[in-house]
Amino acid sequence: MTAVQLTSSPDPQENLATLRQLFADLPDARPQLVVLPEACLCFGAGDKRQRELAEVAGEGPMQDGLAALARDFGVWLVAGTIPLIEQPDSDKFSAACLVFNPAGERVARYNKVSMFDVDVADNTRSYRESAATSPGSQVVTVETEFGTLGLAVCYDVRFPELFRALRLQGADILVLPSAFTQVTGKAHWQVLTRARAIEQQCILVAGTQVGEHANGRQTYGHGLIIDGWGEVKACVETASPGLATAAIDISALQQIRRDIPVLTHFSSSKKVFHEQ
Ligand SMILES: O=C(O)CNC(=O)[C@H](CS)NC(=O)CCC(=O)C(=O)O
Repeated sequence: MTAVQLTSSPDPQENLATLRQLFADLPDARPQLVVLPEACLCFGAGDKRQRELAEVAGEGPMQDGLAALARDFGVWLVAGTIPLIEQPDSDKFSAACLVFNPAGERVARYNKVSMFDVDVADNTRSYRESAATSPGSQVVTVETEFGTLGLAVCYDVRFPELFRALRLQGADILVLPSAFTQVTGKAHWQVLTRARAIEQQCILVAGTQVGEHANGRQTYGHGLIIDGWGEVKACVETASPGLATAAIDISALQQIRRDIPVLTHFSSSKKVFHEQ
């Protein structure tokens, strides 16, 4: 498994070229899961630019470029997020996380649910994601030959309810394309990602944005892979593009889930909460 860290620019073709260079260092093992960051092909250009670049599902140079990467390198690609529109004249776009199989076929789409309408004490100060993005409302899992993926994006990590829904829907590996702010990341990133892995007894793989972007935004990085026991198995420690890779034994999840049967206990405790 591989988490990819980027300092994405506003130019999709430039970012695709960077990805192609980084992928030369992917581990040889196949199947291989590769998770890109949020806004992987266009970051820091503003909402208007993102809307201009936005593609209708199934066609366009960003989707073609991502499909080609999956196919050329023979990997399962969780393609961070890109802006997708429902119709050519739509006002708002979805922050869509697409999953491509090693043949380059698109097998799933998750639209980011949790909108980052948040004030942060950094140089941006006020993030209003919902101004240009329409939120999704579906819980999306994807079956692969190495386990079931559960899809979530960045700010979603603060909502454990979504992750419980993913686990109940069969997730083994939580994938989390992200672009955490430097300020909130420093304080919360590792605790939140480890907590989601521990409480859902799933592996978690998070691709990340890092460094300073075209609009001066600063992202936290620390792309990482966490096992189902909550241990960080790999993390990009540098504030530059790179890969975090780890070979993780999925079968270890079964033992953890048998030993600490939180889902079984959840079904009985849930009844109590509802009666209150
Ligand atoms: O805007 C773009 O181009 C790409 N999208 C993002 O960067 C998103 C929405 S602004 N960022 C987050 O969700 C940060 C969450 C976060 O930092 C936290 O929960 O603390």
